[in-house]
Amino acid sequence: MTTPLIEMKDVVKSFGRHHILRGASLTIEKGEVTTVIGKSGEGKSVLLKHIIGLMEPDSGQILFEGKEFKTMKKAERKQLRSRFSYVFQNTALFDSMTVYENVALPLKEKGELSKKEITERVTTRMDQLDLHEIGNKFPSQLSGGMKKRVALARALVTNPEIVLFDEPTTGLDPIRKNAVHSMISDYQKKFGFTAIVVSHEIPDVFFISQKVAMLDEGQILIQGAPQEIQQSKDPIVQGFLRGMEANHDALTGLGTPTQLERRFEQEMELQKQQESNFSLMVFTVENLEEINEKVGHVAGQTMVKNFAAWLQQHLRANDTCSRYGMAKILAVLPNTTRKDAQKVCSKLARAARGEKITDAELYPGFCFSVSAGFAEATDDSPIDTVLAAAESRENMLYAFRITK
Ligand SMILES: Nc1ncnc2c1ncn2[C@@H]1O[C@H](COP(=O)(O)OP(=O)(O)OP(=O)(O)O)[C@@H](O)[C@H]1O
Repeated sequence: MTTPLIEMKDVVKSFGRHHILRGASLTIEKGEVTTVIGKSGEGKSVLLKHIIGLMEPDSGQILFEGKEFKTMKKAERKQLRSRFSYVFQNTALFDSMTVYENVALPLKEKGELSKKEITERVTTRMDQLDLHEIGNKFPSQLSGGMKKRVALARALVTNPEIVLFDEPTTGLDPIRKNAVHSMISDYQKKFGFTAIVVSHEIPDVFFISQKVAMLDEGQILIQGAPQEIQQSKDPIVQGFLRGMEANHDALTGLGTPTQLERRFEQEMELQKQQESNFSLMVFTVENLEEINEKVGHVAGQTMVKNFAAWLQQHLRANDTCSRYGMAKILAVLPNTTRKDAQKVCSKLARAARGEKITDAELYPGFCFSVSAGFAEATDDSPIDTVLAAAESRENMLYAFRITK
């Protein structure tokens, strides 16, 4: 087994008689997005501050690549800190500085690069984050989403290996929330950093995380892949998730993954009792990353939202539709064999031709590409198995290519 990038072992932290962390243990793997969830006031920000070295534990250990922070010399700690970056809840941009100056600040503070090198680095990052046109503006002239993007550019300008995001979507509307999530996910892939995110956005944040950890009563109650957390039988985990999850997906107005899974199980029961057939259909926006890159994350999320609305209108009344990932929508089709599902799919593809489903037509030479797959649920197979079948090559149709 390889040594984790960061390991918290039995970390205890109290403020006076207020016991916040009571033996928290968490493992962060390199190159992954780990999201920390938990009730308000549980100590998630305190946990982040321990990771970045802004707070020291009363007891317990924090290890970086196997070495304990406490035992490091001053220079070593400083060097380690320079590998980190932190995106605060409120973006914390300096109002008296332009966007360019805000982004350049961490490099100037470090004092390692020449003026020319700083200009080059800042210009590149701003181009990559689509900020080049607003370099001379001041934060007060920007929208909330743009400010987040500037904060992200500032956090990434030093080429950090580890980026901590403390509730990065607070106060944003659903499209911008999802835009920030897709931004974190895309840039994480592009720049390869390790991300640690604190968030209340459930289930949205599960779509971008490789690992989710839940802080409860000062301890990490559970950590694992998002699906493991969602499928956990632990009543505290289930209670928390149910309490956090809205009745519908905020971006698309469709159902939530949990609702879809429940519907799947109900249909499976019916299938056993009445020998009825049902199918699963999956729609994936294949080029969402490209869309994000070319026309921006807000435009990308707006297209997903519009496509979902179109789909909802065109599916049958009994079909249950839910967002199931950043670029994925899943539908349970009751009383539907594989052959029927194929027909539904082809019909949808025909209906899509020539319709203004998204704003894609606003962008010349632009393509909004959705693949659709289908599979019949059989023999008590779990949803993941049926989904994998629906996503397999032989069941996949590149159904919608909306190009203008
Ligand atoms: N420096 C400090 N001194 C004293 N108490 C503190 C300090 N920092 C945090 N706390 C307390 O620790 C508790 C946990 O705070 P923290 O901000 O980590 O919670 P959280 O889980 O991030 O909450 P939220 O989700 O609402 O942001 C709070 O009761 C807070 O008042």
